[in-house]
Amino acid sequence: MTAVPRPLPDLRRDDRGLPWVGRLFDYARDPVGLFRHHWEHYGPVAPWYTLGTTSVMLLGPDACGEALQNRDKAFANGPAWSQLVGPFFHRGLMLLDFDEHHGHRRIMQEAFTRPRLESYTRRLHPAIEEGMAGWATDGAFPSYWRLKQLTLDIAADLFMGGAQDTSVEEMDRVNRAFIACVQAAGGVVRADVPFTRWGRAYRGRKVLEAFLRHYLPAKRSRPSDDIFSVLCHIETDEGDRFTDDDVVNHMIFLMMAAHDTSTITTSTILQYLGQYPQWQERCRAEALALGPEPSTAELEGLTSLDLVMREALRLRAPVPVLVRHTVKETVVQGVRIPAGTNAALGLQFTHLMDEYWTAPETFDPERFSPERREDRSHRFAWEPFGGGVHKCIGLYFAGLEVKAIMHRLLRGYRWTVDPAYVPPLDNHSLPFPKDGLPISLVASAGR
Ligand code: HEM
Repeated sequence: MTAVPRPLPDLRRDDRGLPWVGRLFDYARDPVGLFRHHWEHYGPVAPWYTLGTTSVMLLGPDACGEALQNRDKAFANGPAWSQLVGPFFHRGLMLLDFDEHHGHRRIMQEAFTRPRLESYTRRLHPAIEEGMAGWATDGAFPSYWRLKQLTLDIAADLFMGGAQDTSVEEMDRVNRAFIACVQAAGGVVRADVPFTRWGRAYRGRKVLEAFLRHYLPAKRSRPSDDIFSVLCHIETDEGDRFTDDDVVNHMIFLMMAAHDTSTITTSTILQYLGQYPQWQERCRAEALALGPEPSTAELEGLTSLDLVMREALRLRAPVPVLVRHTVKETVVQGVRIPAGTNAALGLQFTHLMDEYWTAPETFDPERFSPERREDRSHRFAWEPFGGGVHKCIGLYFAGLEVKAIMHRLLRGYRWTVDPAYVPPLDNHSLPFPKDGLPISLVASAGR
């Protein structure tokens, strides 16, 4: 006999928050605290009120896992993410659904095969070396902002293949346009209004489209090993390829997906290695054992750095919440969710649950070691890259980029961070340290 699904619990008056915005400001202040409160009061499928509607929070690995697996195809990405990130990432892979998503994902998979990853790795090293060349090491080093610039520089080379016709000033304008699109998610005014985050993002999207369309004919005519050119030329065994519009839409989304996430991960690693010098030394010893431009396989073999990266992704998931929208009624953990409901999947909350992790707030990379494997406490206990059909297509690339940056930093520099330092996070869109995550960075002797 199957149990009759329960209705969504009623939202208590105290939990409604402010008119229309609901508890959005509480989320911005302390997302995990808000999610924990709802978990304790309502369980894994909790109501919450925000931006004028009652949505659900899916909390814990069982509820998140059900939505990610999406067996009855009730959860859609496009209508959920486009409400949050706005129209600026129009028709990016993450915003497509069902058969259309499947078709595009099969083509894009060709851009992330092993031989492609190896050729991206070869391009990564000189781009990183050039990006770090001007790093001054006197005084407090705002690591987050420097890494953000570095990952933008890397993207200009690896994604664009350089932009030969574009002046430095114009490239600056493109970078600003791109950042405006990324920051739109946190906008309260959700329309094309001047001087608002959304207003800037509308103009930003136009700048990016014009920029990419300018280079498209050249990319189509001459294959090269940057991602822009790769997207122009890949096809499936059945001969399916991307149209010009697809290439532009996917490029804008890919650069966004690759940029802030890798920056957040690398800066989190810098913070913890600065606070835990024994781990910094352990990672440095492995980096020094390799040459200056390690291969894909050698980067993958940096085992201590790999443990640290996993722990950084657990403690500060660059995408702390995923969103979905139900296109039909469904049941999660025995609770009925009506069609037309927005859902927030609390990945970061799961990463900090006592039920699945020992001392979850503590930096302890060994929890991922073969002897402990705490991430196996539940299939969906550790999901910084999501799961199911939308699982991050760039996760191996991300690992290589982060490790290649860290490899060079560990060989060339030493740094410290006050053990008591806690970064003040801005949680309006992806979580970033508002103070730029200052570290004391010094160049190693003889680098
Ligand atoms: C540490 C870095 C990264 C993290 C934490 C991360 C996280 C995620 C997550 C959680 C999703 C799932 C979204 C959902 O289910 O709604 C996702 C999707 C995606 N990511 Fe990443 N990402 C990272 C780096 C990258 C990089 C470097 C690229 C590209 C080079 C990339 C490209 C994508 C794409 C295209 C999707 C959409 C996949 C689909 O819908 O089929 N990501 N990412």
